[in-house]
Amino acid sequence: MAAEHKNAAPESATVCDRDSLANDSFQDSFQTRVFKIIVIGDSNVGKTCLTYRFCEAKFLKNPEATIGVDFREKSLELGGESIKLQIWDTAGQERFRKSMVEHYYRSVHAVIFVYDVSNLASFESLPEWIEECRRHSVPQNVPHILVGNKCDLGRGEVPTSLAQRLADSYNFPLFETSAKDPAEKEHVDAIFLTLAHKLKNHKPLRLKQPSESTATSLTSKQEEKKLCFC
Ligand SMILES: Nc1nc2c(ncn2[C@@H]2O[C@H](COP(=O)(O)OP(=O)(O)OP(=O)(O)O)[C@@H](O)[C@H]2O)c(=O)[nH]1
Repeated sequence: MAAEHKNAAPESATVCDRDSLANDSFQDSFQTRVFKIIVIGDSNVGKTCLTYRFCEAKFLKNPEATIGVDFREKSLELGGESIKLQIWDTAGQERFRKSMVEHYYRSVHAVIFVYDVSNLASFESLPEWIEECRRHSVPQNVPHILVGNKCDLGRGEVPTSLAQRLADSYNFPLFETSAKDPAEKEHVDAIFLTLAHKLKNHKPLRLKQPSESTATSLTSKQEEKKLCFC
């Protein structure tokens, strides 16, 4: 991704475990709920460009390979409630992600798997990404979706019927889109809004605000400092 956005820490700082929030209904009533969404898939499939298209409404020209993770946030008003999506754009290259993998999956609220419709290998990798997610004990009720990106290049390598079969076999919704094509902007938005609606109807599963920090929590900045990104 573009250098100026690289590894910027999210403004909502404290990552908290789900169970400690279960009885926090009084504070829930006046706080913005924050949902962590991770974007996973092979290198070069367009994870950075998709998240940038949603958060900044632009196509990011000349992205650099993501190292570790890049954070972006988007606040939404849904049915009279403000929620915040904290999007973790993860590195596709093994050497840039290996020390971060545990952190990607910790307390995640939704997972987006991305492949490139013009690159069959990126589609064939999906079962491995899904398996990695399962190995990290992401609960079954966490929403997962499949996104075929780069539709502006044609779907020759990965026809919709093939992608739909895979999506059905996992019971994941499938979206095909393009981060590059401005005409697809609303479609990209729809992917994230679909998730936002699902998450909103979920009981909190949220990240705490800094003022609520607990002994067991770890801020993303602290987390970052402890990590080697390559
Ligand atoms: N034609 C086309 N190119 C795209 C699209 N989305 C991204 N790209 C290009 O694909 C390349 C990789 O994009 P990134 O968004 O950096 O891919 P990534 O999956 O984040 O890659 P890693 O950070 O290495 O994991 C760049 O050259 C982008 O310009 C798209 O929708 N259509």
